[in-house]
Amino acid sequence: MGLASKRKGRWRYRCWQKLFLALIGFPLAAGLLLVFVAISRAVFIQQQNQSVLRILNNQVVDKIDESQITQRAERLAGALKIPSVSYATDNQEKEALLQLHQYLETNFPLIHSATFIKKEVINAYSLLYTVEGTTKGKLPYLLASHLDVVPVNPSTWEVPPFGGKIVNRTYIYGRGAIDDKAGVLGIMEAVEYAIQKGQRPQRTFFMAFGHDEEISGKQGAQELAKALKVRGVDRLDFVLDEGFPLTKNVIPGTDKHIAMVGISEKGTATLELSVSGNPGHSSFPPPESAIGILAAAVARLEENPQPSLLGKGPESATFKYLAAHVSFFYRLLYNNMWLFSGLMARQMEHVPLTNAFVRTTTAITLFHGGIKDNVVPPSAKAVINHRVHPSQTVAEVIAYDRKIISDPRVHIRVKTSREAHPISPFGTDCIPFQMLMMSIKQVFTDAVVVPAVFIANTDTRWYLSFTANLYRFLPTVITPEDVGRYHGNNERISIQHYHEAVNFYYRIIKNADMLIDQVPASTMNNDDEEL
Ligand SMILES: CCCCCCCC/C=C\CCCCCCCC(=O)NCC(=O)O
Ligand SMILES: [Zn+2]
Ligand SMILES: [Zn+2]
Repeated sequence: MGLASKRKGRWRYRCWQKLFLALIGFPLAAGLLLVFVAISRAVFIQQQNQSVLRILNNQVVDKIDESQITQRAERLAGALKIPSVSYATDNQEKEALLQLHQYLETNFPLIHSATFIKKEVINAYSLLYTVEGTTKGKLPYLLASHLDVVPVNPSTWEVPPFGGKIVNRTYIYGRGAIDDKAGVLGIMEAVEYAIQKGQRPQRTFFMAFGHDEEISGKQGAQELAKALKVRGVDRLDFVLDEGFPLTKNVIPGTDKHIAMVGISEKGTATLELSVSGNPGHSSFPPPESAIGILAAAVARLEENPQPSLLGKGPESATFKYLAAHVSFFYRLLYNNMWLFSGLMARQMEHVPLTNAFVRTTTAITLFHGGIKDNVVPPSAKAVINHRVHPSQTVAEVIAYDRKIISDPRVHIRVKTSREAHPISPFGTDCIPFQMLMMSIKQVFTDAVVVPAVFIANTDTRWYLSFTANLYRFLPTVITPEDVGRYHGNNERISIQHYHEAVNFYYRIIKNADMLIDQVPASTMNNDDEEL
């Protein structure tokens, strides 16, 4: 064989070798590397997760005596006697808010005298407590609740709404019992209890109590968030605010307690619809009045709800998590939403509470028109309050409304709007979520914890820039018959459930400390030791 053909042969061999490496060798190596990285990561996460579970399982819920449980109930009842009502923007019972500040100061003496707790009044009516932990340099967390309540119509209540009545030694009645004074007082009780036991938390945390959550949080939580930034806090490990209570016998297919933790929150779009007319004598009216045109428009919106999005947003994770805990029939449905979401939506949309999971909701909340019995109305106005499903944008919601109204005489003005919140992590590698889940299970031992989209709104919107880990959960139990008490008549919480709420917040503080080694470093300014 000649030298030239030998070279040619070698060259051909190298070409094949390169081709082999390019087509098979490199992709194979890259694939193996990826598999290796994925396995290592899974093993790491599992180990980390197991260490979280090991740490948290090591805990026992404290037993306290009956008289202390009663005292706590009485303290909550006392707070319910203070009518800290938010009626509308710039219309609040501000004296009552100040009275509530004083009430907290008098009833939680250990918190207010502890050298490691700083209380600040923010924007005159909101409260920010900094509980300075013993370990510096770790990311702090924030427990939020709100001081204000929605108005009442006392004539439709069976007990005085601001009477703070304890009925049959079982229920504490009053506006704010669940929304959200059980949150404020529950957190305070947990901290007071820890101090009483001689404990000082290792981790720094904030208790942030806004004073206008029911009317947007702009003066309260927004200012609390700004105050944190001014103090050098721009990152938090997690935020825990009000959210769903645990439910029993609400989710079909199980009779266990279901704890739906809000990992996202619906957006809002509040629209003002208006129609202008020509005023005139009512004895010779036009065929259509401003009121009639507007009434027809809002009726069309009610008759044509926004499209079903069931299974397209975070609620698919809710049902995936639930699937393992429900009867065979429901497991089949919940595990196969790609097939059954239509069927499920048709069932769920008949009940207002479950309909809220299916779609963007449409509530006609105000309607004004007319000026006198015998005058053709010069104008009419209505307000539509949408709660926007995370899989839809505000613009899409409004475009749908326009299409349904389909009447150029109806003018649409956007009063306020906000997109749905991003989805917070809830996987096995998310330590704050796992910690929250374990804390719930320690207090509500049979509870199934599932991620969910929160269907209403909270002050968490103001803390979105501090952390991805925002969770909405109210540690109390609600039955189907109690759901209507939210913003409704005869709001109440049972003494037992309130006791569990206090226990839960105490567990959060203890468990957050147990995990201190796994908490990232803080950007918080730790130079200022003065408290
Ligand atoms: C598969 C779906 C099952 C649904 C079960 C959910 C049961 C939850 C029970 C009650 C929910 C009530 C939420 C009330 C939110 C209160 C917060 C608030 O008032 N925010 C202000 C606002 O949104 O305007
Ligand atoms: Zn609330
Ligand atoms: Zn509310």
